[in-house]
This record gives sequence, structure tokens and C-alpha cells, in this order.
Amino acid sequence: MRGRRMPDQGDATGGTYGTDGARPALSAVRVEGLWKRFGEQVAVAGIDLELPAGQFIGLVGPNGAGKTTTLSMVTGLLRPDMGRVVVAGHDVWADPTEVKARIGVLPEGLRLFERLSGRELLGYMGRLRGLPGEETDKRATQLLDILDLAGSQHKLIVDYSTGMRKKIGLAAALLHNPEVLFLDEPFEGVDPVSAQTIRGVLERYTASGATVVFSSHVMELVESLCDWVAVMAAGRIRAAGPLADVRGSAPSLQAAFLELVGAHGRDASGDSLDWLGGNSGTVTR
Ligand SMILES: Nc1ncnc2c1ncn2[C@@H]1O[C@H](COP(=O)(O)OP(=O)(O)OP(=O)(O)O)[C@@H](O)[C@H]1O
Repeated sequence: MRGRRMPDQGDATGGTYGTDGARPALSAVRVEGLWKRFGEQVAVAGIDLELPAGQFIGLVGPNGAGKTTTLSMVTGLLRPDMGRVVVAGHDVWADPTEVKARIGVLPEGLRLFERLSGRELLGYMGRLRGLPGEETDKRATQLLDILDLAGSQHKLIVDYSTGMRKKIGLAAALLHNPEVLFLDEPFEGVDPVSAQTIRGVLERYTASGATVVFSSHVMELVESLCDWVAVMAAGRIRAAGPLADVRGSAPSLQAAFLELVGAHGRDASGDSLDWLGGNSGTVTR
């Protein structure tokens, strides 16, 4: 079986099963019957999902699949139309303070305090999280150092590059040592050296028992990083489970993904783009 193939209607029970079929004792996130509609557009169509704790989890899907909307609802940034989310044992909407103390979030299009320096931002986040000043300073120094931001720590965030913004956002999300870290496209705009650094930090973090949930389009990255994946398309979960189970007999996660999301019939080698390229001739009026 390939992972857990989800039925087309959003009525799966959402359990997570290991390859031996055993149910793990702990789940970091439990999603039940989650729906979100924007006008006529159904962004998330009744998903059920249980994400195991202590794993590196990838949420993958094509553009518009509903990944950001799902992560926003799971992290308490967007209220669902229907459904329930439990993170680290607490209901996200009934018990938001408990949940927010236990999670870190790096959202898509992260808004930062542009007129603070990177170091000041971490100082501010430490206070917000109730950390003692000395502890904040120690952690900030280590994070800035490992993320190669020490040289830019006194620069204003407005002057940071895209990759530097991702890294300072990640540092801010990790500062309070959350149980579960949610990252929306964390590697977008990040150079390969920084990506390797971020990867090292996250691997170390999950090795200590914490959970990372991240969304990405980059299958090679997901395949090399994740222990567990959920594939989403058109607002529904198409498959979820340990990476090897979801990949099944396909040669790569990319191949399995294309099959799962039904990306057939978009072959660009036909004549539908016959005007594109050097041999197409010029348009005459
Ligand atoms: N605020 C909004 N208002 C209206 N429609 C929205 C809004 N947010 C998302 N949508 C729609 O909901 C659907 C899911 O969008 P979402 O951003 O969750 O997808 P995604 O999987 O994160 O896509 P991408 O990989 O391109 O970022 C899309 O059709 C999108 O147009």
C-alpha cells in the first residue's frame, strides 16, 4: 500500500500508521474535518490528518492545493469554517495561548518589524515568549551565529535579503524551543549554503524529539529531508504516511506525486505552444 491513500471525500479517520500498521502513541498535530472556503473557492475541503511527533514532515501539493490555508488554520492564524485542530495536545481555537507557547511558525510572506535589527527582533521575541534576558541573549547569539547572521545582526531587517529574512524568521520561531515548528516554504529564496545550514539546524531539532512540519514544492528536498509526507491537491489529502509508503513503487517522490495529483495531459511538447521558440516565425499584421 502506498502510505494512506485518502478517499476522495474528506471522511477519512485521519490516523497515522507506521509500516507495521501500529498506531504511534503520540501525535504532534491532529486535524479533524477541516474546511475553508473563500467565496466560491473551496480552499480546504474537509481534511483529516494526524501528524506523528518527532518527525520531519513534508506537506506537498501543487500551486493552489490548499497548503498555506491548511497551515494557517493549524497554527491559529486563520479561523476554519468547520473542523478542529489539536496541536501538542491542545485545541488551537479553544486553547490558543497553550498552543502558541508550544509552537513556532515561519509563515509564507512573513511580516517582520522592519525597523528593528536582527538582534533586536530576537530580543523582542524573547520578551514576548517570557524568556529571561540572559537566556534570550545566549540563544540569540547562538542562532545568529549558526545561521550565519552574526555579521548582519545590527543591520535593520528592512535591509535584509530574502534569504536573510527567512533565516531571521526561523531564528525567531526557534528561540523559545517549541515542540512543533511549522514552516511554509522555508527554503524559498535561500541559497544552497544557507539551505544546508537551515537543514542542519532542523535535523538537530527533530533529533531531540521535536516535530517539523513544512510545506514545499521541491520534491527532491522533501524526499531527502522528510520521514513522513502528506500530499495535498484541490483542498484534499491524497496520501499521507511514511515517505517510503507514499513513494511506493514509484522511482521517486516526484513521480509518485505526479501520479497522485493527476498531473496528466499537461505535456508541453505538443503543438499548443507552437508560437513559442525560435522556429515559430513572426506574427504579421
Ligand atoms: N485570502 C484568500 N482569498 C481568496 N482565495 C484564497 C485566499 N487564500 C487562498 N485562496 C485560494 O485558496 C486556494 C488554496 O490556496 P493556498 O494558498 O492555500 O494554496 P497553496 O497550496 O499554499 O498554493 P501555493 O503552493 O501556490 O502557495 C487557491 O485557489 C487560492 O486562490
